[in-house]
Amino acid sequence: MLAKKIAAEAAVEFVQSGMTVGLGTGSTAYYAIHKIAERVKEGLHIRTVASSRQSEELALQLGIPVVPLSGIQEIDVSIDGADEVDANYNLIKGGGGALLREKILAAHSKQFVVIADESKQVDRLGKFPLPVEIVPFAFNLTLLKLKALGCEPVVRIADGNTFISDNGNYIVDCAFGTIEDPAALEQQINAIPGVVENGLFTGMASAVIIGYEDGTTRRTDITR
Ligand SMILES: O=C(CO)[C@H](O)[C@H](O)COP(=O)(O)O
Repeated sequence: MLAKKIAAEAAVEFVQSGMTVGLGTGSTAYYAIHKIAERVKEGLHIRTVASSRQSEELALQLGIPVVPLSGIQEIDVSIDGADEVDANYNLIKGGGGALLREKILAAHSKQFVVIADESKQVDRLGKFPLPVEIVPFAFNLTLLKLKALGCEPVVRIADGNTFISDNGNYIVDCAFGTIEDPAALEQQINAIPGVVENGLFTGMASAVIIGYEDGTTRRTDITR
C-alpha cells in the first residue's frame, strides 16, 4: 500500500548513524524496517531494539543489528504505526497485539515517530476497539472491571485460539465508542488489577507522518 510505504520511508530520515532505533510492529512498520535495512546495506551504522518477535525476526533476516533491551539505557528514535491518530496526536495502538512492548519503547525514546496512512486519522479516538493486554489469571474478573468503564470487552481470538501476546498475556478488544478523555481513560484502565497495559498512547508522539494514496506525505512535529 503506497500510503503506508511512503509514510514509513519518510520516517527513516530521522535515523542517523550511531543511533539506537526502536522498531515498531505492523504492516506500516514493516516498510520502515525494510527501508532501514536498505540504509544499513549502504553503510548506516545503528543498533535496534524490537517491539515484537515478528519485527525482530524481520530485522535479523534483513541484516539489521538487533540488541536486547536489557543492554539499552535510552532509544534515540522509535518508528511505529497506529490504528488511530486523533487531532491532538493521541493514538490507539495494539491492533497487532504488541502494544506493551511498543509503549515501553516509545516511553524510553527521545523521539517517537508515528507513521500511518490517511485512513488512520480521526477527530476523536474510539471507532477502533481499544486493545488492552491483561494477564490470563482471573481474566473474567478483569473483563468485568473493563466493562464497568463502559466498553464491550472481547478476548481476541486468532486462528480459532485465544491470542497470546509475546508476553504470554491475553489481548482484549474494548469497544468504547467515542473516547471523551483519552488520557484519563488510559490511566483508569491501567489502574485495574490484571491489566498490564492498554493501547492508548496519549501525549507520546513527537512526530506524526501521514501518507496519502496520491503519493504525498504530511509530517507534523509536536513540541511538548
Ligand atoms: O500497534 C500496532 C501493533 O500492535 C500497529 O502499529 C498498529 O496496529 C497499526 O498496524 P498497521 O501498520 O498494520 O496498520
